[in-house]
Amino acid sequence: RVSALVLRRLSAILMWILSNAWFEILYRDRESVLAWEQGLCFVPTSEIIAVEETDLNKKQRNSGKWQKMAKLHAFTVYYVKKAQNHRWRCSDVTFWCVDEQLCNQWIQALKELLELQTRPKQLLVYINPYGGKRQGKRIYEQKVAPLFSLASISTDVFVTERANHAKDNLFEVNINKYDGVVCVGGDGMFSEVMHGLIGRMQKDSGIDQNNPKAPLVQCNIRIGIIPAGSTDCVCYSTVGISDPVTSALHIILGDSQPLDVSSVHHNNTFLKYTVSLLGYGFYGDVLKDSEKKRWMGPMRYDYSGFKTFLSHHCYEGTISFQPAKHTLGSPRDKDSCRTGCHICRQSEQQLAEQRKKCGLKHEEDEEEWKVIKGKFLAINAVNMSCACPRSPKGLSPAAHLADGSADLILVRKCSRFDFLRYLVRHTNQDDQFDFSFVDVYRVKSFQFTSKLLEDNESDVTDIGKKHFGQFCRDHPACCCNIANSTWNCDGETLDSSAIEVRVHCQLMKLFARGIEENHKEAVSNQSRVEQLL
Ligand SMILES: Nc1ncnc2c1ncn2[C@@H]1O[C@H](COP(=O)(O)OP(=O)(O)OP(=O)(O)O)[C@@H](O)[C@H]1O
Ligand SMILES: CCCCCCCCCCCCC/C=C/[C@@H](O)[C@H](CO)NC(C)=O
Ligand SMILES: [Ca+2]
Repeated sequence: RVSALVLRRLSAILMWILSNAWFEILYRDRESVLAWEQGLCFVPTSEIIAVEETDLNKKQRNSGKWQKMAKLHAFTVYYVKKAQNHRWRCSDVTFWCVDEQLCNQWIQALKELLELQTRPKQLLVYINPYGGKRQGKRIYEQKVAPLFSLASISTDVFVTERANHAKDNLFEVNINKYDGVVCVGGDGMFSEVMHGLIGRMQKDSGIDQNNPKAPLVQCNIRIGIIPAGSTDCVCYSTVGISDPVTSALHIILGDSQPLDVSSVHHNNTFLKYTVSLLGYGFYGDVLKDSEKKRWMGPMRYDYSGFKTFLSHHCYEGTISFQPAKHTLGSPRDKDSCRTGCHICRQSEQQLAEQRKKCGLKHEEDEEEWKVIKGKFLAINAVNMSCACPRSPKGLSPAAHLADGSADLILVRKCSRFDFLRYLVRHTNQDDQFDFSFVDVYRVKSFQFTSKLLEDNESDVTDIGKKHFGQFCRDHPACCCNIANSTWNCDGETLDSSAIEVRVHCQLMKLFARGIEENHKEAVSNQSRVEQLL
């Protein structure tokens, strides 16, 4: 009897403490809504995923505890918890009290605040079941769909049955019904969805994509990437991690990140768009070889990378480019593009001013062209850093996501050992441009023609070169390949080696916010909060 009495007293004290805590939940402003002052727990509205009424009594009745207590009313707030390395998780906190009306008022107020956020409500989802390790469907069903449903997002889900299925479908669907398109797969799958959306947008606006100078119409429907591929470079470079849950949470919060897109043409014929790597020589050859080994999954790139490295082919050709003078940055900058980047913002302003001035009319571009002829082991043009799990800083660590420029990296003919040193620097902190055989330029457009094509186009017929087959006609012992390499365009091969490339500033948008800065600080603050709670 004594212990029952003590227990009842203790319960009463606990109730008193908790109901006091309840009143200390303060309703602040729109920016930061929940502040549990005593525990210093701040959850900005923009990071709340959902609010749900919680049947606490049922929970407690089932567990056999608290049976004699007054009826409790509770609600649960699901919010984004930021962990290390840009990883996000869904966390929750339950608030309760005895006053039902007060509880409902809170639920109502929080739901109203969530309504004020501009978040996607209806999404179109494409899943590539064969990308990467063939886990796309499982990843979506187990990790992403439950979060979308928690956030009350409705979805129309397509599992693709062939390559280009998603792209073709995007030309037919009623696109205005959706607040965004989600692709579950790798860079190739993202590229497909991007081509569908940009292509549809140009078609609907009567823009001819075959005209390399056509001013393209911006695509305002955002794309969300759920990484399930082999490299997942676009996801990693725009979010900071390849993690399906993190990406799903960025989509739910309605993040927006503009992205530069380059168009690739050959002889007034549109070939492709690219957002990450457009690579000739090494990365083109790696891709071409790896396509035959798709059955190996992501390992195919390591196998073909090693093989291509050993073959050490270089290619002769001419590169002409227009330097990007409009942007403040340089590829040798120490600072990288981060959330809210001032360089990308400045480009956005310039773009808006230009639109005001000329509308959709094309502005004649008189800027100078620089011409470089040579023998190259690799020509890499990147619109973003191209960071990925294999290369955490990427091929050009200071490249910007939305500044209207690309970094053109020319790796000239060098020894195998030097080329290995260059490749190793893709994976560590050392400066990969600090080599005499590597040049890097920030450009807004460029053209490339291989020597082979130049020779074929000229009237001089060099019969001798046919007999030399694979090797350089001037120095048969050197590694120069008479055959052309292929272009690796975001993981897809291009048929033509002679190309014309133009960067379109902020042509599309992703459900992302770029890579966040000072993450360590944010994480340590958060763990302090958790300790206090
Ligand atoms: N159902 C399908 N069957 C075969 N191929 C498909 C199908 N759906 C999409 N594809 C194609 O598969 C290609 C590769 O897919 P994805 O990019 O998802 O994976 P990955 O190549 O392994 O990854 P990464 O591009 O990151 O290296 C894409 O170009 C896409 O067009
Ligand atoms: C001996 C050390 C070798 C280190 C090699 C590091 C390789 C880093 C690879 C980075 C490639 C990033 C560019 C991304 C390109 C994607 O568009 C494409 C499609 O997913 N992926 C590839 C591998 O071409
Ligand atoms: Ca850029």
